[in-house]
Amino acid sequence: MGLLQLLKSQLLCHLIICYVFLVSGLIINLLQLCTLPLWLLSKQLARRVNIRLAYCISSQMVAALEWWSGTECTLYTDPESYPLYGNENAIVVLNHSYEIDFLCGWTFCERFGVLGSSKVLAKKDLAYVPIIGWMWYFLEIVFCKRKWEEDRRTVSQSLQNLRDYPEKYWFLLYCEGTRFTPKKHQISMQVAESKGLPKLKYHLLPRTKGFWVTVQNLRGTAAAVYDSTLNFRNNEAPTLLDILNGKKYHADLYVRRIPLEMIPEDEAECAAWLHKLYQEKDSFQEHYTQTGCFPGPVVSPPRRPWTLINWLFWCSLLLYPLALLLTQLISSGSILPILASVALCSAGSLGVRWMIGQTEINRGSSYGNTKAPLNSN
Ligand SMILES: CCCCC/C=C\C/C=C\CCCCCCCC(=O)SCCNC(=O)CCNC(=O)[C@H](O)C(C)(C)COP(=O)(O)OP(=O)(O)OC[C@H]1O[C@@H](n2cnc3c(N)ncnc32)[C@H](O)[C@@H]1OP(=O)(O)O
Ligand SMILES: CCCCCCCCCCCCCCCCCC(=O)OC[C@@H](O)COP(=O)(O)O
Repeated sequence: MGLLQLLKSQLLCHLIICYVFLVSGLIINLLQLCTLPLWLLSKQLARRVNIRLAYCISSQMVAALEWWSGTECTLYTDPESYPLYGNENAIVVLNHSYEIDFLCGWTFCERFGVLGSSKVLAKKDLAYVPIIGWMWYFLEIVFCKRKWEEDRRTVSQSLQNLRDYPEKYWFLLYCEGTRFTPKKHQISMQVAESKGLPKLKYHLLPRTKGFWVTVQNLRGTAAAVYDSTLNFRNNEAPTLLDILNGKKYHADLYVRRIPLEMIPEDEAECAAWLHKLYQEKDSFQEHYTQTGCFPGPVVSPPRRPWTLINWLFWCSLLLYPLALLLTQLISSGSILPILASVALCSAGSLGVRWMIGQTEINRGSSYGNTKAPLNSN
């Protein structure tokens, strides 16, 4: 292990990174709260301000992936579609098998200039995660309870609100609805069988309602669906803690651009279309497993310096007062403030560990562990 690698694995470095993320995140959440009156005066200006504030948070995590861990990202895509990425609104359909797939998604958003504005159909529980969840509230992220009877109206309404969004965005949809586990796979293949659908090897059976409602509500606003399939080289399954430890990985992403007009409007036809898409995605994964690459030409958009600049800015802003405080604390020698500071640090560390836990598959929900009733409307 090299010296730099050893340094990256030290607890002290992790504590410093988490301190900067936590304090800067809370400052930004507070600034977002201050934009509330602006929404009444100029909604579009408030949205633009919030996009930039959100960038300050999410780009720190992207910087950790790109600059701290040095993870490389390769894009396989059609060169004719490439110039359109980042210059149009799009619905992104991504496989959901990895703990850091959302972070890889963010990295590609960053490289195409849509990181601050990008959206997702996320489970409601994530809205309560401090910093990220609170930031999403101001970004008009669409939340669902994964109960169609309740989601039908709220999801449509939230999607309608995005029709006049002032900046280009990608809307991420994990149609599998939950992360891949062997048990969830087994159950979902039983559902596939009962519906007479071909079995999938690498994906859960997609839930079609969210996709249909998204396509219908964003028709005329989003230009295309980006069918995206992510894999890591050498069968690796990185975690957020691995990234914090500075381990380097190589992500491969295969993206196909499908114009929105090609997607059927009728709900049943749209559902059938999505099932076919997942059968194709499964075959791309099979190709990757067999050959170690995706079909098609490779384009690797370079990492940009902005995530690192933003991170260094927050580090320099927040580490100096911390150093001052620590020196004063130690030189004062009084035991009570020292104990209070240790307690505060421990609470902060536990809080961040809990947030990291939200990304861990073995702490995931039980959604998909049982069969929901067939043809529930
Ligand atoms: C590469 C570039 C990347 C760009 C990235 C861009 C932006 C990034 C931005 C942010 C990044 C942050 C990421 C945060 C990640 C958070 C993600 C999540 O929270 S995922 C979970 C939430 N999302 C979803 O669930 C979306 C998919 N779900 C749906 O669409 C659902 O339909 C629903 C709308 C949520 C409704 O849920 P419900 O459970 O009520 O589903 P259904 O009505 O669909 O279920 C009944 C239906 O399913 C069949 N069924 C039953 N059991 C199963 C089973 N085990 N598996 C599969 N299917 C099952 C059942 O027969 C019914 O079928 P039918 O519809 O035919 O009647
Ligand atoms: C600068 C770096 C600092 C790192 C330290 C701090 C990191 C704190 C990170 C908190 C991140 C919280 C974002 C949560 C995103 C989780 C995405 C996700 O994958 O959600 C799962 C759902 O899709 C499905 O849930 P399940 O049904 O599988 O259950």
